[in-house]
Parts: sequence; C-alpha cells; structure tokens
Amino acid sequence: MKQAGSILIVDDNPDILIAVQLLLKQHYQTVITTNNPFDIEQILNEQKIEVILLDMNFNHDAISGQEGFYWLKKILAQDPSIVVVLMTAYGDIQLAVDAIKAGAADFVAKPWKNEQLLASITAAFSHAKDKQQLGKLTRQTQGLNQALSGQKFEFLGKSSAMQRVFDTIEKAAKTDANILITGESGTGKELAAHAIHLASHRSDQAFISLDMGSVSQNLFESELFGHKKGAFTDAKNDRVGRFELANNGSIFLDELGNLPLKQQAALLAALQNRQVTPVGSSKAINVNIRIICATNENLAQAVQEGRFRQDLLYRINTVEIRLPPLRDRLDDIPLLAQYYLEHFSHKYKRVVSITPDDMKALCQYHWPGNVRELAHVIERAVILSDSDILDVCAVVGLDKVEFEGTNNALGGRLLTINEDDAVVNNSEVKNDDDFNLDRVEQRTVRAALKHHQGNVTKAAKALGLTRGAMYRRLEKYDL
Ligand SMILES: Nc1ncnc2c1ncn2[C@@H]1O[C@H](COP(=O)(O)OP(=O)(O)OP(=O)(O)O)[C@@H](O)[C@H]1O
Repeated sequence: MKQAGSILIVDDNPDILIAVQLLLKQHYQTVITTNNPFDIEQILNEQKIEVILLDMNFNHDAISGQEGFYWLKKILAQDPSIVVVLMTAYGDIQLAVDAIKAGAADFVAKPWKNEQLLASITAAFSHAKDKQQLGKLTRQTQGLNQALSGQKFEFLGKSSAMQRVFDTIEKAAKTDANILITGESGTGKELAAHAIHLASHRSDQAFISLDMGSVSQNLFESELFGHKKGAFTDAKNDRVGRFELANNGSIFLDELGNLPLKQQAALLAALQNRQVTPVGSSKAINVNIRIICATNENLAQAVQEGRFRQDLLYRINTVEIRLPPLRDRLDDIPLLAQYYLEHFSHKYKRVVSITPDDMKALCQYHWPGNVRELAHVIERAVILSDSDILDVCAVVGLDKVEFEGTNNALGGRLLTINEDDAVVNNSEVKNDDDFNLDRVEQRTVRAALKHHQGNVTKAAKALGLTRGAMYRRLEKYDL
C-alpha cells in the first residue's frame, strides 16, 4: 500500500528521473520530478513537499558537487522542515560528510541499489515527521513562554550606568556563562534576565523562572527536579521539574539569597553535574541550560555570615551584573516616565501628558521602590487624574514638593515642602478663621516641617512629639 507523503526528485538526467519516479511511485502517494533546480522554489511555494532527492551536479562536467550544496542551502532556507537526501555519481566519503554537515539528512551514491535508496527515503520521511513535530512543539513552547511570562515591558535606560549594563548583557548573553544579577527591589532584575535570554542563542527555547523565596522547602526538589508518581503521598502523577522544562533554554532563579542551606546543596549538585534526578527516580536526566540568578541580597556578606555557600556563589557568578538604583540614574526618569505614561494611557484609554514641572519633581524624588514604584506612580496618576494634563505629583501626593535625597522611615515619603506648597495645594491652610482641629494640626505639622527643611526629628521636637507620633501624623495627613 502507498504511504502518504510527497517527494520531489531533482536531477538533470531524464533517465534517472524516470527510473526513480517509477520506483518511488510504488511506495509514495505524490512523486514529482524536475530536471531544472530553478523550479524548486516555485514547486515548494505551490505544494507541500516533505522530502527532496537532490542531484549534486547539474552541469555535465561538474564533479565538485558545489551546485548540490548551493541548492541544498536554498531549500533549507525556504523551508527548514524539508528533509533533503543528496545523490551523486561521484560518491566519496568526504562529500557525504560535507553534505550532512550542510544539513542534508543522507547521501546516496549512484548507481544506487533500490533497497538502499528506499531505506534512505523511508528514513527521510520519518525524519521529516520528527522535524515537523519539533517545529510544532517549539511553536507551542514559544506560545507558552509568552503566556507564562505575561506582559514584558521594554528594558529601557539611557544613562551611562544602564548603557554599561546593556553592554555587559550583550557580551555575556552570547556565551553560556552563568550570570548573577544583583540590585535593589524594582531595579529590573527580571527584565534583565529576560533580556539576556532573548539575546542568547537559546532565545527560541524556554525561559523558565522560579522565585526561590516562594518555593516551599518540602517541595523544593520536586519543583526543581520533578518527581515520579508515588514518590510521596501527594505525587499522584509524574511531574516534570523546572530544570527539565528549561532544557536547551534558560532558567531564571530569582531571590536566590532566600534559599536555605540544605536546598543550596541540592542546587549546587544540579548545577555542577548538569543533571537532575526526579524525586522517586534512580535515573538522572541530563539538562543543557543557561543559569541566570538574581538577588537583592549581598551574597558575599551572606557567605561571611554562613548563610550562603561560597562554592554555590562561585558557581553562579561567572558574570555579575549590578543594576543601579533609580536614584543613581536620574536621567533615565523622563524616558521611563514617558514610556509608562504611554503604556497606561493606552491601557486606560486616556490622552494625558506630564507637565515639565511634574517631570522635574519626578526626577528629584529618590524612588526607594525604583522603577516599579515609578511605574505604579504613573499608573495611579493616569487612573486618578481629572484632566488631560496629568498632575502626576498632585494625584499621587508628590506635588510641589522637593525631596529628601535619602531613604527615610516612611519608605520614601516626601518630607520637604516648597514655599508655595501650602498656597497651591491646601487652600484651607491660608484660612485664618478655620479652627477645625484636624486641619489646624495638619497646618502646624506642615509649617514645622517647612521650618526645619523637612527634617522630621527636628520638626517633631519643635511640635513636642515623639518621632513615632510625628510619623503617625505624617501618615494621617498623607504628608
Ligand atoms: N529599565 C527598565 N525599563 C522599563 N521598565 C523597567 C525597567 N526596570 C524595571 N522596570 C519595571 O519595573 C518593574 C519591576 O521590575 P523587575 O520585576 O524586573 O524588578 P526586580 O529587580 O526583579 O524586582 P524584585 O527584586 O522586587 O523582584 C517591572 O514592571 C518592570 O517592567
């Protein structure tokens, strides 16, 4: 019985075309022939071909096989899922090796033996099926990756500090070196990890991330290395671990500093051996993965304090990328603010802009929550703003104020007030007939802060309050 499948035979010798066609027609449903390799492109455009049997020499005096290589490359560029078997009368081992290296699946020497040719074509069809399946799986993986990774923002920065980061990413991404990304929360460590993956030769493969801080200790090995059905009470089915899921791609281990020592040992063994053994299995699985880790902890210090294994640190930090806090790259703020403004305007269907004054205020704030905080501030402002000119600072409580350059107990709340703040923002402050106790208190607290240039301790002392009582009032009045 004939098998489903379509094959194209390309040879300039009509006798060979007829002989091979007669042979293959007995076995395959569609057998097409051409004596002109320039027809290949059109034939492939017009119908689905799975296997091509391609002559290597189309000029009578040519024996180098170079033409065959030329057409082989063209075919694979047009449709990488096609499987090509090369044929030549001048079969020699070197040519066969070169043909396979160039992407051919097999090599048949003329004159051929029918059984050998048929065996080669059968294998080629099976190879074609695998290639198609692989292509389908790769597309599914890409789709899954996109779905799993959710929305990814662009990784932006024009400051020289960020330019250096991009530069290191570009260099390191091309290698398979393990990379450790450090930086405060919200500085973009996860975005950087994703950027590394996308710039690497693994970009078509999976990018699997795992927050080490949120994995329960009991399930750590199962989560990372997988488990076999029945390995423990809740193991109702086999489970593929994150390492195996990331095979051929990259794995991003976030919040690594939170990992207990016992789990660090298991992780180190997996990284050293590039092998994982699912819980309940005795068979190790080889994994080929790029490791990217991130932490906002000082791991060198954690090593000194005995909380982190030195050998694990050396294993993961072949290249270290430090993401600078946003307050150290203020010239990135307009770019980021504008980017998130456009993003959230689109999301919430608003047409809004930021005034130059507000942009200036954003650039002066010290952003303890880094880019994440900036993005949230802009989002809140877009949602809450009444007018098209986005009064970012007013909406989110940063308006017409200057900012202390250091972190403070309020997690970055603004403490210094401009001359005209009370006038513009709080009309009641100017009202001498307003005896409402809360408003009087608010006014007095503001005045004390202003008098002491935002120094909370001095203002609290002047008001006769403890620092705790002062902070409660700052919270209460959203100062
Ligand atoms: N350079 C940047 N360009 C654009 N967006 C950024 C940039 N850096 C960070 N962000 C945004 O800030 C938010 C936090 O980024 P990300 O999760 O990568 O930070 P992180 O350092 O991994 O934080 P954490 O340590 O808390 O996990 C995300 O919404 C991200 O898109």
